[in-house]
Amino acid sequence: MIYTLTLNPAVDIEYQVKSFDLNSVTRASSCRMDAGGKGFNVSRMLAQLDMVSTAVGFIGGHSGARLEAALKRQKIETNFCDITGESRTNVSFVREGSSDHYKVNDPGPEISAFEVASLYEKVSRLALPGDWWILAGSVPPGVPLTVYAELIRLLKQKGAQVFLDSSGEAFKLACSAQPTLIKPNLEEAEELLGLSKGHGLSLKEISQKLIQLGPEKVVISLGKDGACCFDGSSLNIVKSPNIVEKNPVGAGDSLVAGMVWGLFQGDALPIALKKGIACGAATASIEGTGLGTLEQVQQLMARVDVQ
Ligand SMILES: Nc1ncnc2c1ncn2[C@@H]1O[C@H](COP(=O)(O)OP(=O)(O)OP(=O)(O)O)[C@@H](O)[C@H]1O
Ligand SMILES: O=P(O)(O)OC[C@@]1(O)O[C@H](CO)[C@@H](O)[C@@H]1O
Repeated sequence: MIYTLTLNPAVDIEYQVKSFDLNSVTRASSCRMDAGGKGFNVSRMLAQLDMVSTAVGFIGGHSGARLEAALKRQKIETNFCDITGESRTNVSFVREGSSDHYKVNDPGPEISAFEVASLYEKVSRLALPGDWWILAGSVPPGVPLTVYAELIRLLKQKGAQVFLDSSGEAFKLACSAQPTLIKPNLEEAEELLGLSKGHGLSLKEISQKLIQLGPEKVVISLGKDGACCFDGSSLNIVKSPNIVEKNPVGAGDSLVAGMVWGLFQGDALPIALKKGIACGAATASIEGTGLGTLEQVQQLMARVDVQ
């Protein structure tokens, strides 16, 4: 079974605007809503690939109900911890005809100690050997920053595989719990390692340093340039195909979904990354946090080369 865990889901609103003007009223030409938060996006992309997954996480209020309904419409199974707070809304403004955007992420609702305890209890009850768990996104207020580290230890004890994509201190603490795989983008990788600008390290050296933090394998995404994967000994760089970029938000989550698609079928890491790259490129070519289709992904896969 594949589970995605989103501690901080979000209704993603995207407004298309002609220009970004300060101190004046901007009238949007269109608006769209997507059921976002990194783990939910992974479940949505897996559904595009005809893969069944269960979305787990904290959900609350009217926004939470909206998110749950949107996931159910896409035939995604859900198993949530209800919270008293309201799930957040994140807003993007995109300049018409381009991929230039301004994105504001809400910190998310306050989660109580009781709600945190109910999450641990749920994960412990669900996890079985051989399951894949994708833990993704920020940690909302009230949840200890050790949450991912503790969940990874629990999941690994149960014999599950863990794919982690987060940010900041929670990400760093979680690496020491030895997740199966992590996927920072290059900026997040540099932040995890405390590297300053102009450090001059190669992708292999950065990957080696990341492995020293604890994860078994590492993927670093590089936006339009593709991504690299490192299994502790060999590094593969996979270039992304050229596309017309509409909105890259969520491309990283699609890359994760594409990799899980491959790994779940027994692909070697570089082949799974090839599938991930095609999914990321497909999603970057679509507006909002809209996701690529299976047909687009298959067409793009033919244009991806593993080096
Ligand atoms: N403009 C683009 N052209 C082609 N491929 C792209 C483009 N943008 C993203 N991708 C694909 O999507 C993958 C993930 O993108 P990126 O590195 O931007 O992830 P990210 O920073 O985690 O994104 P996010 O957090 O917004 O989901 C890349 O490795 C690449 O394969
Ligand atoms: O605030 P976080 O949890 O780091 O990121 C949340 C978010 O920006 O990530 C997704 C794109 O990757 C969006 O659906 C969502 O708005």
